[in-house]
Amino acid sequence: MPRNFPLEKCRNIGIIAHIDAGKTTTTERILFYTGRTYRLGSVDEGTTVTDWMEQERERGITIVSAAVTAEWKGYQINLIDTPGHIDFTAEVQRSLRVLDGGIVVFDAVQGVEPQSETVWRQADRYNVPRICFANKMDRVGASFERTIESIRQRLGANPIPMQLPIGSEASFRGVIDLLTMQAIYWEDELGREPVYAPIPDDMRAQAEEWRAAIVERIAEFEDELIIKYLDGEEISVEELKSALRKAVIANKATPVFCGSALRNRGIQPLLDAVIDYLPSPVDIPPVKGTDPDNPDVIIERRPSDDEPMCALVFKIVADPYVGRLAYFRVYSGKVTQGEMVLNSSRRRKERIGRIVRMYADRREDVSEICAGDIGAVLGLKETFTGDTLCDIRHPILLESITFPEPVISVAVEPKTTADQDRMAEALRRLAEEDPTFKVRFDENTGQTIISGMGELHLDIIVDRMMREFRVQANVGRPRVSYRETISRPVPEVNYRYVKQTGGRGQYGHVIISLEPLERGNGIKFIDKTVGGVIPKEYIPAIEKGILEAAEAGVLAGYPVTDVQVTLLGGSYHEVDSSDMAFKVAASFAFKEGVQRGAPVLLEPIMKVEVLVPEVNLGDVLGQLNARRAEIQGMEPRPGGMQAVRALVPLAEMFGYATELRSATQGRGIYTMEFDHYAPVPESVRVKILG
Ligand SMILES: Nc1nc2c(ncn2[C@@H]2O[C@H](COP(=O)(O)OP(=O)(O)OP(=O)(O)O)[C@@H](O)[C@H]2O)c(=O)[nH]1
Repeated sequence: MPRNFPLEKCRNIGIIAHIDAGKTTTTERILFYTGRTYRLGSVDEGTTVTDWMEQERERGITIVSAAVTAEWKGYQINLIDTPGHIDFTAEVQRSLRVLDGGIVVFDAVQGVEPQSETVWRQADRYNVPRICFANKMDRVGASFERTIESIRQRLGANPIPMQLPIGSEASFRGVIDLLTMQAIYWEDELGREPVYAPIPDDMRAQAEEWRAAIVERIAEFEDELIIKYLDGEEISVEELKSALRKAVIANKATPVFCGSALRNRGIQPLLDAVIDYLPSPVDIPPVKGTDPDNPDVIIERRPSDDEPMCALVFKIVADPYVGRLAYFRVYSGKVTQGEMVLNSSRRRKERIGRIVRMYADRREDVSEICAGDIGAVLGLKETFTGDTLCDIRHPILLESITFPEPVISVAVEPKTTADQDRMAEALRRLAEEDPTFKVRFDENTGQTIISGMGELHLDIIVDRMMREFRVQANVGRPRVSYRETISRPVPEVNYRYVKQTGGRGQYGHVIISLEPLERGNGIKFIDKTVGGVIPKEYIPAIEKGILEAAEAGVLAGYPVTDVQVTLLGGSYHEVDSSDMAFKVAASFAFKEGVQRGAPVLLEPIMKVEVLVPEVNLGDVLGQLNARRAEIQGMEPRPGGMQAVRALVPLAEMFGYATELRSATQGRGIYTMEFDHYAPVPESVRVKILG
């Protein structure tokens, strides 16, 4: 089957923005103008296409990134929705991993806000080329120039204004395209057909001045153009676009556009810009992976249909209509319906079931998804977020998506026994969709503990549990999710599990070593046994025993993390050995190892940024110090404000919002993001462990 669109005409993009900048409205307008939505929804009425989950509508927050396919001027655009709330940075990260370019939406009244800074830095980390959209130009106090200035100053980016707004606030009518020097107006209510016209006389001088400035800056990206420029020769629009496209893809520049999504102004030129400046899958470097059997062998795959297939699963969704959907991006080759593939992350073969492509208003069955494209598959039971799917004959393991560890927990208790079963099922399903949400059972208290990235994150999960799965439950107070780890290596733990109770016995014997790992590595298991001292079939049970034992540590039952476990040897019995026996042996060996490895308690440390009026700086610093903060830096911000960056233990952040508000008469604001786990100081440890 031939591809519908050549690879160069595909764009995988995400709309990146912090909460309330207008991401949902912009996405919705894009879907409308690309012709797939039948009516314009409105966030405020709660009818948008991408926000299909009930409480998303109620809260007006986009939580789940859905991938939607649209078409614009002969190009295919896959829109990957990204959430804006800081609690969901894992969602942002997983989308950033599979998209090739982004539209960053700013509120033109607010400019760059602390949370836009966070998502911008994440996009930097993944090298995602970006264009910017200054939205809400119709609002009182909107300023295109100020927004650009804040992009330059606060983000340290190289913004290039591509337009000038015509009219401002309520009279915002259109834009001037500075490359083609045309005015673009939107006259009808829905802004369906932009009208191109000459630049108004009173703006000509300003437009010429702005154009001259950007032409020089764009020409600087290319030697040939700068020579032309210095010789006073005319540089064509095509030449400028091509030079700017290269600079955007190399992350050297960010073109900035403006408009009002709500008033349907400025969206079509933004779509043109997606095509003109954001990369296609062929413009980005080939994907890299490793040989699943040998992490030292690097394998590269080009984005071509003729290469062996490899794809990354970036999202699992329990779709209320069709069932468990796994969204994937194909990096090379084709994913074909009915084919057996290898899930190299889990060393398991799976058959590709129905493949669907999502449009705004429908889903369509397709027989294959080609390199560079995004689709969703039904029926993969053992595949999870971050897994690699590949050709069985050409195994490759792509780097998995790393998720931060959940930092906050609450206890949930079902109200009735009927709720008990429903709750277990609901939590299992929700945890499957969301890798930053964890469920565990605390044997000591008999409580079910759920953990996530922040209070809002857990609120939403509890809300879904009650609403979608109709579970009645009591919810406890949020608590910090501590971790346990070892602080010194344990070269050998020798554990033999033998039970002889008449008939068939139990025999499992393992020798393992434990080593502390850097923070953020979780539990790593390596099998170094040779010559079949333990038959291969028992190895997965050993790994499972270790992972299960790691769920509750030896100090206070918190999960154990950042430990490398190496299986060095052991022995087996022809008759008495079983998966069960090896699992038990491994689990006891691990617990003994942790005991001997000088275990320590770890606590989540948050990266906090506080924006505070100069006059209150002293008080706020005092409060932070009392909360065990490590101040990292301070910078002046416009409007007599100071930005304070600090690392603060999460345990100390409860109640901070109220304290900050009262110290600053409500003017101070802060954002908080998980940074790392660190050992708890002795004095605090005594308090926690008693
Ligand atoms: N005046 C004005 N309001 C806008 C514009 N675009 C969006 N809004 C409003 O701003 C609010 C937030 O818009 P959303 O589209 O929900 O923003 P979002 O970034 O998707 O926010 P979350 O989904 O909550 O992350 C809504 O009340 C919109 O109606 C605009 O161009 N002008």
